[in-house]
Amino acid sequence: MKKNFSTLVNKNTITSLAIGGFDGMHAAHQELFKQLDSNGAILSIESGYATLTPKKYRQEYSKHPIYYYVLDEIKHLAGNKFIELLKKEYPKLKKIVVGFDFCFGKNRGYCIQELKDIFEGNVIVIEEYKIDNIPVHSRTIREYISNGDLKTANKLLNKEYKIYGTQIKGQGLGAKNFVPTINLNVEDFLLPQAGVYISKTILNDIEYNSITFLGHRVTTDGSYAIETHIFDENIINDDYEIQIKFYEKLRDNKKFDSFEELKEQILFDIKEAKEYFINKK
Ligand SMILES: Cc1cc2nc3c(=O)[nH]c(=O)nc-3n(C[C@H](O)[C@H](O)[C@H](O)COP(=O)(O)O)c2cc1C
Ligand SMILES: Nc1ncnc2c1ncn2[C@@H]1O[C@H](COP(=O)(O)OP(=O)(O)O)[C@@H](O)[C@H]1O
Repeated sequence: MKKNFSTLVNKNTITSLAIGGFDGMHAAHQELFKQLDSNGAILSIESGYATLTPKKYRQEYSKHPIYYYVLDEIKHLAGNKFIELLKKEYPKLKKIVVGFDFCFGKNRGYCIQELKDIFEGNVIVIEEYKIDNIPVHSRTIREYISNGDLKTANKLLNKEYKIYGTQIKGQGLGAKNFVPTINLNVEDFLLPQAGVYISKTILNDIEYNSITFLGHRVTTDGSYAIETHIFDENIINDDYEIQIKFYEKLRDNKKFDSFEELKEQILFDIKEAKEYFINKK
């Protein structure tokens, strides 16, 4: 995880700000960031519901420092008070970048026109950004991920959806009888729909091709699991933090009549995922 470096950058140097929630740091957010100059920063207003890029993981997706404000602490402010706050905190602020639907202040009563009226500097407004005619928004991306359509979600994110987790103990069946898996505990991130996904797994900064299962192990003990199998490697993981990047869903979770049948299916899944990476090159 890239450490947040906003604490290292003096707010007195900031000349431009992009303002919003920024969960996902998706393709439309990146369009806003393009308008920032080299002394630009991101002002992220935290509602507490970010599940695509929870706060502590967000800095990884921008070279601009991110400053966080808690929505509950600023939402009561009248428009001019919010701008006053910005001017006080960022005395050199000359430019504000927002999207077409940006509103702020008490009852979200202040939008683009009010921002232009109150702020004496330059206000840049980005029109609704779409990819393949789909408007790019965090909530839309969350829906695609929840429905297992990682291909579309990734297109809108302009990167592969990535979650962070820590290793936990599994049943020990996989390693003994067949494909070894790393079992993960994941907090804060939205999890894709249950099923089997083509993925990459990052351990100690090394990226491996992998396959990841999420769901209730309906064939064995029935408990919910997130398990990743790295191809052709004998991994003894000692890294605390594990990252999984999702590419595409291969199939739904399924109950098999025997462990043997599940094993056969998993070998087929692995073959398919390997082919995906070969064809991708
Ligand atoms: C690629 C892959 C696909 C899987 N698919 C299913 C499935 O469709 N249904 C199911 O009940 N369990 C599925 N599992 C979970 C297995 O039940 C689990 O890996 C096995 O029980 C070993 O668990 P352990 O690693 O905790 O020992 C899958 C696991 C992997 C790695
Ligand atoms: N598709 C888009 N096109 C243009 N601007 C956008 C788009 N999505 C978000 N923005 C802008 O980016 C900033 C962050 O918005 P936020 O509400 O976090 O995004 P989202 O709509 O994805 O939840 C705001 O200024 C918002 O107006």
